[in-house]
Amino acid sequence: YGSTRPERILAEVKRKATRGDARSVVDTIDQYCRHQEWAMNVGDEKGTILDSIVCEVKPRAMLELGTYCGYSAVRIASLLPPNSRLITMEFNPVFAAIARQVIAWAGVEDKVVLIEGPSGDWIPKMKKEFGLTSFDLVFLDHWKDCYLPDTKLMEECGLLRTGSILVADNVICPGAPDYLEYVRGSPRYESKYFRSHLEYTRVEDGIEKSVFLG
Ligand SMILES: Cn1ncc2cc([C@H](O)c3cccc(CNC(=O)c4cc(-c5ccc(F)cc5)cc(O)c4O)c3)ccc21
Ligand SMILES: [Mg+2]
Repeated sequence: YGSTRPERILAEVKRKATRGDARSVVDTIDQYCRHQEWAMNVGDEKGTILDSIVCEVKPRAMLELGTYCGYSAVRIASLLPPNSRLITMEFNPVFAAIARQVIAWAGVEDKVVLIEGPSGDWIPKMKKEFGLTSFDLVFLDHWKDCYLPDTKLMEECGLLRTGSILVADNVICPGAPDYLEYVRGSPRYESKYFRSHLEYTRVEDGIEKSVFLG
């Protein structure tokens, strides 16, 4: 039987990355996905943009939608201030199982909570489950047609406060046109596009940073 791409990525991390060194896990995945087989991590170029926003915001409470192999969860967690928490949500149990091991190998498991299941089920119960008031920063990287409905659901559930920041991957490729139209057209958001490239390629892609104005 063949292994899956996430399993091959985990194997590469265990072979090449230094246990407890988040940076080496990130670099190992980037090397593998650039030179061996492409995978849908946010990647090094867009990852640098994400890093700068995480460092600027210094979120106490952060949400990631779409864990995949845990690449961006490791990247983000390695930049979080002490007693800050990243909650990352993964729908696919195979991806979640791999991501847990990648996050553990990087040594950031005490900053990351990985929850499994569909965002539509989880978002309405997050306040209660995690004793949250709101998220300072949300990274959207799950199904592109879920960006908009989940953003509206987060608004309705009071998970966004004045100044909460949404960072969305892939707004050009594969694209999230309804989401872009919403955050760029709504008076309740101040939106900015960071032009970049699809991970490990020369194809245009970008990240949209949107501040919720309340
Ligand atoms: C509801 N819910 N809640 C949590 C949650 C988590 C998941 C999974 O993690 C999951 C599974 C499959 C796909 C995605 C979205 N990602 C993408 O589709 C993507 C594509 C490409 C690309 C670009 C060019 C190509 F040619 C092919 C793929 C580049 C990118 O960076 C991507 O993020 C996410 C799913 C639903 C979830
Ligand atoms: Mg993505």
